[in-house]
Amino acid sequence: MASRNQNRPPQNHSNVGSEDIERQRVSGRAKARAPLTAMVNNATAGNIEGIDSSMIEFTKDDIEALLNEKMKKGTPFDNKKKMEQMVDLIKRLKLCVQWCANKIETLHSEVESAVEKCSATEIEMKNKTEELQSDLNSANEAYRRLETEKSIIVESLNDTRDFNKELQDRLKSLKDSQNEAIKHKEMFREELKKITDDRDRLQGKLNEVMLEREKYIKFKYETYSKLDKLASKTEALEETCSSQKEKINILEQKLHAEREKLEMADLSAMETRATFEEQKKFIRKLQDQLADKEFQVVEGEKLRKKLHNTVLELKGNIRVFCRVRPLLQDRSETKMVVTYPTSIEMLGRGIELEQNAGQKQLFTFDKVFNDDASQHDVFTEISQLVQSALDGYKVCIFAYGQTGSGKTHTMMGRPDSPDLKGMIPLSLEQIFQTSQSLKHQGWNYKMQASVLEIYNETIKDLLLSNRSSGIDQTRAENSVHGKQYTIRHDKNGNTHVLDLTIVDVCSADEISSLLQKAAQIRSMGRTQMNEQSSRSHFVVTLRICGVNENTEQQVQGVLNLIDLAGSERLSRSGATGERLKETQAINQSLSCLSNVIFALAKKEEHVPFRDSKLTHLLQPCLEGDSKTLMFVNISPDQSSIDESLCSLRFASRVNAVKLGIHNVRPRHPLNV
Ligand SMILES: Nc1ncnc2c1ncn2[C@@H]1O[C@H](COP(=O)(O)OP(=O)(O)OP(=O)(O)O)[C@@H](O)[C@H]1O
Repeated sequence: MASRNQNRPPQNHSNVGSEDIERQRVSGRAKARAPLTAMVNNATAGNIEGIDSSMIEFTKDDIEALLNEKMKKGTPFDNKKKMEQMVDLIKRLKLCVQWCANKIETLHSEVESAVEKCSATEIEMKNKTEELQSDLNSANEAYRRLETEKSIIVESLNDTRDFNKELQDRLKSLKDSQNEAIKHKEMFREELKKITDDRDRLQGKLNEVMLEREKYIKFKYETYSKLDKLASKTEALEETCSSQKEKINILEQKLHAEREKLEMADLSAMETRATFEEQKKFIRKLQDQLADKEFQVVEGEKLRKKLHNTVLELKGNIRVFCRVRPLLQDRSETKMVVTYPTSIEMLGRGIELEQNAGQKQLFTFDKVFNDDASQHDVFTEISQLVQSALDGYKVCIFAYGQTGSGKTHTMMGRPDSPDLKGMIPLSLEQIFQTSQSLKHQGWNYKMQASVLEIYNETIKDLLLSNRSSGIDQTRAENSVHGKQYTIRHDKNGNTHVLDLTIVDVCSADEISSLLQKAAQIRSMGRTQMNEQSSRSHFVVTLRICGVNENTEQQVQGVLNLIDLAGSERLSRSGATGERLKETQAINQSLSCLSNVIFALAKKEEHVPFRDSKLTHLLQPCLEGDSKTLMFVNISPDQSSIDESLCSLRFASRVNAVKLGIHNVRPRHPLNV
């Protein structure tokens, strides 16, 4: 029935698998049966108490057989034997109960260790462990119940042992106890079966849990490594994210600022556009005004020319300015015979010549310059006339007077000295300056210059040096060839001296250098009246051709600037021979000039222009709407009183002449 594993070492069930336990149990069952009774009997014979319950292995059949064991039949009153049998049974039952208790204890420890392992390994298995724990609790409960039952049985057995004498009663109670024990055995068997099933189930579950735990651990490690990678990636991403966020913040700030700027720019652009439109309107208005003004300027210029011309005509087309030079100390001039009336109507226009016995002779002219007058004072008075040449008129300015009276000083002066420049350089400078200032009105001027002298009724080209080389060569050429220059006037009233050098000039500097050269070549000679007397008429001609590209107006003016040779009474000059011939020629040509002027004044049919080279040359400038100005230069010294008187009388007669457009041919259509 039962087997004993006397020599088998105690099994540590916590380290043994369920298969090993089952194998041991089966092998134990195979060996059991017969020896159990003998062993118990032997123990009884000796002491059954000495048998170690842990050394015995009970099977289910052993327990059933023990519980179903019946009393052996013997002598009815052999109570002792019965008693012995009963004691033996009780002993074996006690052993069985002890074994069961041990078994339960072992199972309990196994379950506890399994629960401990489960609870210790994973928190995630808690739910399953709780289930297991509840199972274990129920098993514990059952165990506690069994413990209670066991203590009752033990108590009952103790009672039986204690109350041995009352055997009968006790037998009955023993039977009751037996029945009850049978009941308990059945219950125990059921419970045991239940516990075994639970144990197997728990074992299976434990295996599953272990597998799942391993899987879980593996998964956990994989997850942890993935988690670590993800964490590092997340960290890197977070860093990138935060730097990107900072960049985004900066960019957003910039964007905000740029948007503000854009808005400002839009506003300012709108303002600028509005201002631009206003400015455009304003410019258009200004352009219209400018066009009006330009038109007004052109019209005003036309009017100015017309008025200017009218004024000049009213003043007389031939005017006379008288200029008195100072006394010259180096010529021992001491007695001034010239005075100037101070009455309002005569102021600046009258001159008195004190003759013998205090008799004064009064002369009036368009202007009288006393010996204090500077070159610029004089030029101020003639500048308007010079302007007329730019307006397209023929203008002639000449100086008349006895030798040494200041003609050359007035006309040429000293071109290199700003304060002593004469009318010729000042007039030419003004012409060039004004022509430049008229450029903005559309005027373009072309200037041509020629310089000649008339000496002994012969024309000499003073710019010939430009074509050849030097001054001496020019003089030589002029005299050696004895060239006769022919004077021609075309139908437009322009004078042409054939073969005369004509130079295009673009600036005042250019023409002043030409003049200096020409003045050096001019024929000079010594007279009693003047150390360096000009023995020829010096004629500078500037032809002016102007075109206005805006209005297509054209003008052609001529400016003649003449320093005449000095008049001199033959008796006073003391000249003989060649000088005498010179003086006679000079006087002749001057007398021709006066004849022409007086013929024009008397409106005679025949005007003797051709009687001298000078009048022939100046013909277009003395007739028509041309403008002529004569300087009469006076020496104030008493020694020159007769010459001065002659000059003043001649000048007065000229001053009385009124040249007019009715005198000669009509104006050229190009002239305004
Ligand atoms: N307004 C003046 N102020 C100062 N000096 C003058 C003035 N006019 C003339 N003179 C001087 O008088 C002298 C004679 O002048 P200038 O040579 O000009 O006379 P002229 O009339 O040209 O003589 P000629 O007919 O003989 O050539 C010169 O020394 C000149 O400097």
